[in-house]
Amino acid sequence: MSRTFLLVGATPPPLTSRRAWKALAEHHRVIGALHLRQLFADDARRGERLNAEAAGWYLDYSKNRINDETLRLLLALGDSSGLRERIDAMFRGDPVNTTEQRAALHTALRAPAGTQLRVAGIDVIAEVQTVLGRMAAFADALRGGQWLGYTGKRIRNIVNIGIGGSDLGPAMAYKALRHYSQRELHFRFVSNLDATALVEATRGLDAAETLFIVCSKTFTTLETLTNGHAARTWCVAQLGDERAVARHFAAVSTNAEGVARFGIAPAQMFGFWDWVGGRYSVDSAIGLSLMIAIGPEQFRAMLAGFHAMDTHFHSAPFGRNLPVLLGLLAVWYTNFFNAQTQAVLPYDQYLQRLPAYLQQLTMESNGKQVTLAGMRVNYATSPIVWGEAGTNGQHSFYQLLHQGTALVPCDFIGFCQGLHPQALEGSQSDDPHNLLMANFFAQTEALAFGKTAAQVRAEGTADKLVPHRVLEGNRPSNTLLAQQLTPGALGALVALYEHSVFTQGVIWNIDSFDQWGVELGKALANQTAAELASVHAPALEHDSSTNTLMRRYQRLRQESP
Ligand SMILES: O=P(O)(O)OC[C@H]1O[C@](O)(CO)[C@@H](O)[C@@H]1O
Repeated sequence: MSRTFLLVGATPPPLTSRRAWKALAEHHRVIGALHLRQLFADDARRGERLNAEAAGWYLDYSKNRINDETLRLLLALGDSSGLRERIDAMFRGDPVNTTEQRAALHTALRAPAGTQLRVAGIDVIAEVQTVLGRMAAFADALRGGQWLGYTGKRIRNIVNIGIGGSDLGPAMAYKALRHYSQRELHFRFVSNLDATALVEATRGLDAAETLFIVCSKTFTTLETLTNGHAARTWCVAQLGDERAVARHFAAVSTNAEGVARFGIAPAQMFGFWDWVGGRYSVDSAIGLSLMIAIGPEQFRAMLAGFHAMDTHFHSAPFGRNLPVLLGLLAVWYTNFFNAQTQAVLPYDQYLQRLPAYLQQLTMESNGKQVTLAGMRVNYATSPIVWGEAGTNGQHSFYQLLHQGTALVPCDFIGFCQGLHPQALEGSQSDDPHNLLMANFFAQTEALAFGKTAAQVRAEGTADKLVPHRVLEGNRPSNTLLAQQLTPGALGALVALYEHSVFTQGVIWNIDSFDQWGVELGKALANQTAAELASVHAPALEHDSSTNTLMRRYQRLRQESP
């Protein structure tokens, strides 16, 4: 198949007209009527067969509403979508982000030093390694106390300022790898435009001991520039000298001019490239605050985990390929079961921000309504992703997962070894991790198999309560299990989801690497901000709702509360 053919998206034929799609629709009528109890009863070895392993992660996908035929058809759908060619094109650095004519080369960010990838004549891996080297030197200087603030004090606080991928990536990974962090350094993350975010993040901090890292791919993002300038003002006000900025600010961006205009010297700027999407950037210089926290060695261990999953995705047969399997299953539920959402349930407190991170990764990538060729799709695209760290979710929304009317496919993520194996004094268990994981396994079992009316009755339940206590089961889930939450395991996990999202995007024939949908809101906000700032109330020319709301806002702003 020719390269242009694939990139312009002229082929393959429309998704819903393909043989594999129609066969899946037909097949769904059969499989949709079957219960997981039946599927397990029919195949005693199902749980031993329907699994795959890569980069330290074990995926059990046996508790899905599928059989071997489903898999065969889903794999055929992948083939008919040119999945193999599209994966190769992405790894090669072809402009797979067609609407922006850019490569999506996040895989180059974690390719081992010394490997070669030339894109438009440039050795991209050598460039990546140069930046990693500069980041490591800066991180070491901060960790070792050689980098001093303007007044000669050691830096103790790092405040990361960024939003979207320039915040969620480092914030999620910092929390995930807190166990490996240098404890003498304190990290805070500021993203929201609400002044409260920066005020609270800097409360009690001594500017002389604080470093701000302003992260923005474009260095034009309103939130980040507003917070960055406010931080600059706060810093200069405390230290009494503009020259302090040089010791208390660093920037991560692709926009050297914007960084210079802000007043950050090139020596404190860490670059990356337009072929790194914001939501795919945690392993670029955007991860600088994370590297300062865990150190360059652990950061490189995380990159090695990413790379191990990349290699698997690039080379493993699709039937044993974790990201491909996860992606195809997401398509199965989204398009054939009309499941609109997907829950991500990490049973590890350190992964508390993973659902938020995966929301951006998935929904900003695949929340699209036209194909690569610009035609309106006639099928659903991205699921709505949400979730919570276990067991908190169990005491909140799991009721709906078990007995609600919506079908919510779930990803359960857990570890065989906790990072704190010692029981706290007074704990009822020798190893609290066992209790956590008992819940983890129990939930996937309860979702799949439920509890029949006969079982409920056999417990002596009064007849009128029986329907309330029945759990119909047949609720699908994936289980992802690794030995321990290490930097490598985190890297592999993030890469797994990145590639699963890409797989889904290929099937849906959409551009997973642009985000035009967020632009209109930004443009309107700029216009509205000018109107709100005007002393003389201008004639408002919005719709009648927005006009009324804005007038009310302006009136109440001037009255004392
Ligand atoms: O890093 P930047 O350029 O400030 O952008 C921040 C975020 O804004 C978006 O462009 C839109 O939400 C994201 O894709 C990106 O992660």
